[in-house]
Amino acid sequence: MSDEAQLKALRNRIDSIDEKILELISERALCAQTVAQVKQKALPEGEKAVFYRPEREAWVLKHIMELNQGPLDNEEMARLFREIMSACLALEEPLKVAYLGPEGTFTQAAALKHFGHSVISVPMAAIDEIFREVAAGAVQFGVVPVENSTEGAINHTLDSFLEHDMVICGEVELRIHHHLLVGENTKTDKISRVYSHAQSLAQCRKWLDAHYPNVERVAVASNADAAKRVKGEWNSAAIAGDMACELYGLSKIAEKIEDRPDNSTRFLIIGNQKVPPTGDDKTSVIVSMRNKPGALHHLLEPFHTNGIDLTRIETRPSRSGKWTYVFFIDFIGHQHDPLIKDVLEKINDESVALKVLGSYPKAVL
Ligand SMILES: O=C(O)C(=O)C[C@]1(C(=O)O)C=C[C@@H](O)C=C1
Repeated sequence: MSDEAQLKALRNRIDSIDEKILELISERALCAQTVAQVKQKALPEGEKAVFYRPEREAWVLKHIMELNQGPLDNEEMARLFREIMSACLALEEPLKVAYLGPEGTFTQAAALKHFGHSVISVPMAAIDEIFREVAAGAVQFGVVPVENSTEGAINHTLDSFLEHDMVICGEVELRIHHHLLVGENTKTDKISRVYSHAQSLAQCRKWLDAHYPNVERVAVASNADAAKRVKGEWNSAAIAGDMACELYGLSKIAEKIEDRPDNSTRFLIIGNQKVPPTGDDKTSVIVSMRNKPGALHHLLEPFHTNGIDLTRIETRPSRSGKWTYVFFIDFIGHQHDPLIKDVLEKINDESVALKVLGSYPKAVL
């Protein structure tokens, strides 16, 4: 067979596979629509069903990854199914998700990675506004950054948890790659100013010291905001990611300039919905302790004696008294697991206050 004939035969095969995929995706979407009807039917008149089910989504994605035999890798395959589920959920109920804007931020990328592209993503100007928007019911969920592997905790987010009653329903981790971006009119040999979010400037500190030691570093509200600013200026550059670069039509003069190649940010999904156990969960709590010797030791002891994995502990001023602190603790397990229930009871006895922020599936993607 000639190369041309072989190509034609292969394309015919791809066409018929696509037709089958189309049929199967449509069948799946119809199923999801029926699931929505069943969920609604089970409830009394006037009560609204919960369509988004993070525990089920985590299971579906993991199941696909277990079954996958290649040649596409697990992450790639799960991403495709992530989008199919996102579209199916949008048929049941279009979700509105608030994120730290403007468009093109890493938080938007995290929202789309977690929920897929069929959600309506709504940009907010500040972290606190995301909490307020969710609390007011204007959106069902919010996405907020909580920690970066290079720079540590995002204190605005932690402090917002002290002020709002919010449930954590999920987490998402994003590899953060920063680029040095310029606009069409930028004179690249005359750059005298670099805009970015303070966290991103910090994540690229060594690179900037080595390549642009005398350039002014200007912290702005977000990386996307930085990208927007350089468009109209001839002597400035921005540090931002791929989404902002594309959205604002900039070009990269240096790629992946973050000081640590494994630079990642963890984001939390906040809402009002408690998530049932999946068998592979995390729980986040806030604990405030009496200011006495050994307080932290007493707090951590039940985790140690029960062999529970702590994944993070962060301290913040409590805001209710000078030199008093609260601890943000993340650990493996679900608040409904009998062992975790026991531990939480012990901690409750030892502490001034214990607030469970939520149990949620560990990030799959
Ligand atoms: O299983 C459900 O409850 C569904 O609504 C179906 C489905 C899916 O497409 O697989 C869609 C949305 C939910 O968040 C979880 C799963």
